[in-house]
Amino acid sequence: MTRENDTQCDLMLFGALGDLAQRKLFPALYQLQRAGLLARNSRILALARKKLDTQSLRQQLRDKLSATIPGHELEEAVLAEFLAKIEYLPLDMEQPADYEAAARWRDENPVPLVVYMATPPSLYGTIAANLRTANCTGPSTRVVVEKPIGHDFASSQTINDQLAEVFDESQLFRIDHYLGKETVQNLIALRFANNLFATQWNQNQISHVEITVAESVGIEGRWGYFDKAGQLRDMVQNHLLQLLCLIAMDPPSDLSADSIRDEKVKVLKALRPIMPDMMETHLVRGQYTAGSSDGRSVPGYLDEEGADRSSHTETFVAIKAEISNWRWAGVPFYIRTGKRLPEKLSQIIIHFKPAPHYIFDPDQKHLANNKLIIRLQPDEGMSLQILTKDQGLEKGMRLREGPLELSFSEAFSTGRIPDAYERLLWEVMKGKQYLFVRRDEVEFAWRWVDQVIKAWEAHSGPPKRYAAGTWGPVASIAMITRDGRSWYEDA
Ligand SMILES: NC(=O)C1=CN([C@@H]2O[C@H](COP(=O)(O)OP(=O)(O)OC[C@H]3O[C@@H](n4cnc5c(N)ncnc54)[C@H](OP(=O)(O)O)[C@@H]3O)[C@@H](O)[C@H]2O)C=CC1
Ligand SMILES: O=C1O[C@H](COP(=O)(O)O)[C@@H](O)[C@H](O)[C@H]1O
Repeated sequence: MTRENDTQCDLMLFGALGDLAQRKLFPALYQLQRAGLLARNSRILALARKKLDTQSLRQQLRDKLSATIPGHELEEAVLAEFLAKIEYLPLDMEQPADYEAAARWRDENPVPLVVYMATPPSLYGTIAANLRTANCTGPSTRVVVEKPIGHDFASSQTINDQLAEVFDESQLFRIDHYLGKETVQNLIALRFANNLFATQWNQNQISHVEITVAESVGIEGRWGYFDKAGQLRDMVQNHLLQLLCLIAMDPPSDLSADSIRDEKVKVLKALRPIMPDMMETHLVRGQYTAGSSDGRSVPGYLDEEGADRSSHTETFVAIKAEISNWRWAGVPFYIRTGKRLPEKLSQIIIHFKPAPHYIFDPDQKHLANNKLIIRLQPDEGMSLQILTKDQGLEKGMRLREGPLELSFSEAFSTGRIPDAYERLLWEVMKGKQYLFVRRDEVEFAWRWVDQVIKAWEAHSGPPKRYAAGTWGPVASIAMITRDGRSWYEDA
């Protein structure tokens, strides 16, 4: 059933023919239509440079959605109703005059407007200014911008300033699509709905934390973008630091956007800078060479389409991050992310300290300490690794490791888990900002990342090589082994 009053709005989608819009946004909007969450009279204006008419775009989308949405989710009546909402307008986003037609479209239906900028970030300010000149904006306008906001602190400030000239912070929805993932939101539920963990969640009980976001894909034809960014800017500055914040933040006083964001910002401000003399112990950069992925041979990074063979851009990064506050003093957060790793896997592992006094067989002391494994994707779920008594008379008081397991798909019959973009688009339509990133979060994350980059540019050599299909350079194993620990790879 459509909740008309909640979500009545029109959507202007800039960059409608681009990769993100085609691969993620239109499918997400279709799913919202299918779930009855798009208001009956809401409309979508698709904007991009190419000369195309509305019928051609609708046909193109029909073909694409039919090919990509699973058969049992593809409903002809829903698809027809969805496509009927969409109109196409060719425009050059840098030409103010091109916005007049958009303004006419807008005038036909005075409901709140959502503007989604699925474009290069360098265009955000221009689009905002041109929309204002064309009288397309107002207090009820909400603006969604994609990551990355800039490529460093200074450029993110420029973009944020340009947006702030036209829109209030309460109108800006900065996307980090990891915040829209079901299991990422579950971190908030896990931590703040369960008293069980509240007293355990600090340096008294936790020895270290691991955050792994592994991708099996390479750069997927995005050399032009990726080589200027690298894995640190593309993944750590946003997704991994957001995950780290959700694990490390203090309890917010309520679920409002600002309460949550205030706590996340405190964590970002407390991140210990990685100084040049810490390069050897706290940072590993890698770049993949030829190898295999999903059973087939794949080229190395420097042989990807469009590659500059002298590039030193990292496709893998591992960092030992530290948070300078009472809760986390002495607890390293080992984070790693890379392309062309053996599988797509995102997980967080909370390693608890051993029991303070050990009374069991000394030869079993090596058995693992408690671990909370949070699987973000795929196979979303959690597992608490505990020690129990081994069964059987002859076993005496022998211990054995075992999981308390919660697989979301097995435990909850909720059907499909919505894609992150479905949830985020739905939250924008409702005007709820808590899953979006505030300006100061972006900027403090950049300050820390800038500092890491400055240190490595001055003091570290080229990235270390790793073969596609492996878990990154051996140096990343050495980084954690040096501390007497190892990466948890029991996927
Ligand atoms: N693709 C992804 O998976 C992800 C993307 N992002 C971010 O989303 C944004 C969009 O990315 P993506 O879709 O991959 O980029 P693409 O380059 O595929 O798409 C950009 C779109 O913007 C249009 N465009 C660019 N300049 C102009 C202009 N002057 N006038 C009119 N149209 C213009 C392009 O049109 P034309 O085809 O004519 O050039 C195209 O439709 C970027 O900020 C990216 O960093 C974030 C996370 C993931
Ligand atoms: O933002 C990005 O994320 C994707 C990984 O997202 P996931 O949801 O598939 O885990 C990454 O491949 C891309 O390089 C980056 O820009």
